Amino acid sequence: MNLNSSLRPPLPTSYVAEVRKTCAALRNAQKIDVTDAAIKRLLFSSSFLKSFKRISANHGLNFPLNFPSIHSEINFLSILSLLNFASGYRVPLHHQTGRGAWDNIRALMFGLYITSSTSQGSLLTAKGMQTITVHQVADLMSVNLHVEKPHSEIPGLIVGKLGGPIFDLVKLIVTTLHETGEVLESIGELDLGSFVIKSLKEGDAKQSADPNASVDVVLSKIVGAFPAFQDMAIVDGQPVYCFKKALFLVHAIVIRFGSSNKLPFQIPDTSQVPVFSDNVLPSILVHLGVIDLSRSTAHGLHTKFPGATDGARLDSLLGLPPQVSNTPTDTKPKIPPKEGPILTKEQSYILRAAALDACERIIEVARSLAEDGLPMEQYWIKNITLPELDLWLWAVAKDRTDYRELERFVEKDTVFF
Ligand SMILES: Nc1nc2c(c(CN[C@H]3C=C[C@H](O)[C@@H]3O)cn2[C@@H]2O[C@H](COP(=O)(O)O)[C@@H](O)[C@H]2O)c(=O)[nH]1
Repeated sequence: MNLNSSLRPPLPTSYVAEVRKTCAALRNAQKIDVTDAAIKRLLFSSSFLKSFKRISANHGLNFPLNFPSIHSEINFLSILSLLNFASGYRVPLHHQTGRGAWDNIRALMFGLYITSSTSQGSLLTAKGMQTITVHQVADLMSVNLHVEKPHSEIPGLIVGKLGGPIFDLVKLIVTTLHETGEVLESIGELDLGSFVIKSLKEGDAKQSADPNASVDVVLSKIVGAFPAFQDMAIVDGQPVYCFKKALFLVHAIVIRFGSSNKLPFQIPDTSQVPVFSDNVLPSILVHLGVIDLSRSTAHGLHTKFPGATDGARLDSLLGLPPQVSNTPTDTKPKIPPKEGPILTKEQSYILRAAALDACERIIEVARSLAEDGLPMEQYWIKNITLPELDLWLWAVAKDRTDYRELERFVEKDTVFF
């Protein structure tokens, strides 16, 4: 796993505030520009205005599974969030399964859940997680772990050998499950859901006027305990904290249980948490002209998205979606996406930090819009929230054919996004 301790800062003392502060500082230090003009160009674009409400309301976290208890559903959402990575394997996954990272992880979770409810022991407990094998995960994901290689001694003979990117990904998934299961067992927890419920209860006890106070408690518990949630680094001597999967976990629980009174304790308010910064958010913000990399030469980021500053291309992306042809989508051959720039760990932390901070700035600009300068039907822009903006950016990237073709950057070998 990519967790070289010499490149990692200490855990923060105040989570949400330090995520915001370190991401803003890194964006500035790396000369990545996000101007008010570029933000307003996005907010008032036809693309944003026409699709924001529809797309940001459709969260897709209602699973068609019959959970026997709230505990069971929270456990499911927690392990789903633990495994909410694999973006670096999007293209090979598309080649093999026709689906991207998120849909493959969802399929794996379905498989783990269904196998657990029909077999003896549950794979979703601390003990079960430690027993999972590479072949089990590959079966549940319906992926092939072999690559074809010429036989070492017999010329002309091709043999299948374990290897290739999908094998690497499956190993990362298995290591993450084993390691998390071991930690849970060592602290006497039955499963990840039990741990998360206890953390939420502790968060409830710390509710205060600051909406992020209880989020901080939950994050400190989850991130503090499990290496696979310790999404942080040091870049050019500066600490940077993203915690994408832990923030996503808390928000997923809020989406599912926030408006019901099913839980015997209060869950945090996530309306002001930082966005869940992965590879999609920064890439889309670059393509939509909000993140400007042209001065960011220290790590060569200015060369990574050629064409992103082309005016005609930007106009077209910010306009309405292109007319779709009448051919039904399921009869069209599915073309796998093209791989985007492959980045180092440092480069990807810089871009993820820039996206996280850019989203903070987008919300600030939206809030500061003068009401009398807006037509009434656009007042809603002033009230958009960070998690809604996250969902819009993430989901619009799949909503339009021209956005689906936009390259997302790739970092292999990470369990954080
Ligand atoms: N920022 C942000 N990143 C997100 C999500 C989600 C899941 N979204 C659904 C769940 C709840 C929401 O309400 C959505 O319905 C996945 N990812 C990331 O994308 C990566 C790329 O995946 P793909 O394009 O498939 O290959 C994946 O490794 C994962 O790191 C999100 O919501 N926000």
